[in-house]
Amino acid sequence: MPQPRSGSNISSSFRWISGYLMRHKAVFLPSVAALLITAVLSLAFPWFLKDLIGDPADALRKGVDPTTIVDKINHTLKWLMLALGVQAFIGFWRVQGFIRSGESALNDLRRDIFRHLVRLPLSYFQEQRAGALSNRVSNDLGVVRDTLLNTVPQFARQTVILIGGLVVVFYSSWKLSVVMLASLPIVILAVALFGRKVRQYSRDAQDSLADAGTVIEETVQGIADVKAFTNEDFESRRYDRALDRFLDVTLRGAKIRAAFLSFIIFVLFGTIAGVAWYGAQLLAQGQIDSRGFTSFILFSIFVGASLGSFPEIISQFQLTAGATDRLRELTGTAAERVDGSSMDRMEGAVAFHHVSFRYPSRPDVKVLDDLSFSIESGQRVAFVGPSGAGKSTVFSLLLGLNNPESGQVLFDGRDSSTISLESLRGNLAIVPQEVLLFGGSIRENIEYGRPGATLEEIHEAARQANAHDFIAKLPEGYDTIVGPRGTKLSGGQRQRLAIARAILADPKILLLDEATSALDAESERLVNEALERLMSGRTSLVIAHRLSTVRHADRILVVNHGKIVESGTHDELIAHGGTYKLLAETQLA
Ligand SMILES: Nc1ncnc2c1ncn2[C@@H]1O[C@H](COP(=O)(O)OP(=O)(O)OP(=O)(O)O)[C@@H](O)[C@H]1O
Repeated sequence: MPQPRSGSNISSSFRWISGYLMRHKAVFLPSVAALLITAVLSLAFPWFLKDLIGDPADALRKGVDPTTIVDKINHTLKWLMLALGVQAFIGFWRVQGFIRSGESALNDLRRDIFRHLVRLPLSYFQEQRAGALSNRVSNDLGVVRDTLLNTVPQFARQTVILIGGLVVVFYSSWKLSVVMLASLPIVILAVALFGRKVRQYSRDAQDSLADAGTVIEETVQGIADVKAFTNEDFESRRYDRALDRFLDVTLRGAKIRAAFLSFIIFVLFGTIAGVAWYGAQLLAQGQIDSRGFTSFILFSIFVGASLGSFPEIISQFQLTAGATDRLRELTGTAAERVDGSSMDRMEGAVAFHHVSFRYPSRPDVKVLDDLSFSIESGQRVAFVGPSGAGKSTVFSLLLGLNNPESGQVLFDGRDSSTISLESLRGNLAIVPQEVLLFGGSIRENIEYGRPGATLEEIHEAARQANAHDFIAKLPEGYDTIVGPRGTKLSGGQRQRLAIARAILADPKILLLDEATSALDAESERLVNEALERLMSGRTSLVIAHRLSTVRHADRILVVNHGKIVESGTHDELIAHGGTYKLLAETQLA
């Protein structure tokens, strides 16, 4: 897990978040004002309480008539109840206002992060563990949310109580105040000493909890494989280990946290006890009256409680600074390029011109090595080659998911880096080996090829893809929910949906990564027929795994170690007796 950068800075983190809050200032600023008012009003409680407790004692000592004292008590209670009522009323609006502006600001933040996330280059995702990124982002957003909705209001309230309380405390008796404040350096020292350790542990605990979350995510994503390999226990143990690590870090942190809290509580209450003892002496000597003494004790308790809450508040602020640092790092990572001119409809000619490429994560391996080929518009070309030869990498360069280290990828003779990614990808469609369907309906899944397509167009695409009949037979037809990742459909059905999606996209150039898994004869016939319709009239590049596909190709390019080693038709290459012949005999079904 990335740690917050050493320069993690609470104030810059809050400036960033306040930028989002200020978008909702019409609600946020009044809520802050209401918060400050309720914080000041919360001091009314000890204020009037001291009158209730202290005044009668002083009055009795001075021999005031009890009915006058009772009248005064009733009067004080009225004011106290009024202050509590106003505080409750404003508090009602304040809480709602804070939640409304805070959650709206958080939604803006979530939206911005997601928008940026989907625009990050593929390489960014390939460098992360599958679940780690989403877990990290949701954890960090959770911390920010906690802070905005709970810690910030608490901080404002406690600050007002601390300052207001101290003023009253000094006003009540400066002598007692000095005694009380003498304990302050000990508290500050303890906060400085323990605070850093506590923060480090809570950050580690958060990170290890996120790791445990990643295990859940990875397991759920690959649940079919987990079951197929009967690895339920293996995954449970993996999760157990992650939880054990979390508990271990948490418990180590808990020791320090517990010591810290006990120490603070002892010092705080010890101080109050000491001050009360000293105050009682001053009272006995007549140096202060009951009212002043009560006032001092009540406000000291408030000040003490408020002081005691600051270590937690500061540690939450530190966590937030770390979380926002990571979120800002993400939003600061360069997104995919948005330059290049648009190209509405390509002719469909594709070429690689001396292209070399390495994956940034494995700079020692040249995956494509001075690769050149050229495909005319409307041609059907099959790529064959051993596993790891670089075939899928060719596709990823065509899609602009990765960029060549040297050489050029050309569309209609134009360097792809001069074409905007949007129009580049708009002219291409891919039918992948593993079809990824979304949890929505069949209709939505086909529409994914061209968002906004009409129902009629979707039906037509499904017909062409030989999918309409099986869809129509489902009880809910096109509204059938396909289940997460399309698990409710057969392999052949999923492929036909992917074909329908590509037909709807109507690309000029088609990239087809043929499925390796065998289908039954009928399903295969339906898929092949659909593919024929899809490929006709388009430039088609096929990573081929079937003999029937290569036989129908205009040309076969044999890729090995990132180079084209042979090129020709099936018959020519068999006659040549080289790599292709070997592959055809061993790998093509
Ligand atoms: N994201 C990546 N990061 C680092 N290396 C990668 C990445 N993707 C692929 N490779 C490596 O690049 C090489 C070519 O992979 P590629 O997927 O293009 O091969 P392929 O010919 O499509 O293989 P297959 O037929 O098995 O799918 C392999 O050695 C692979 O390990």
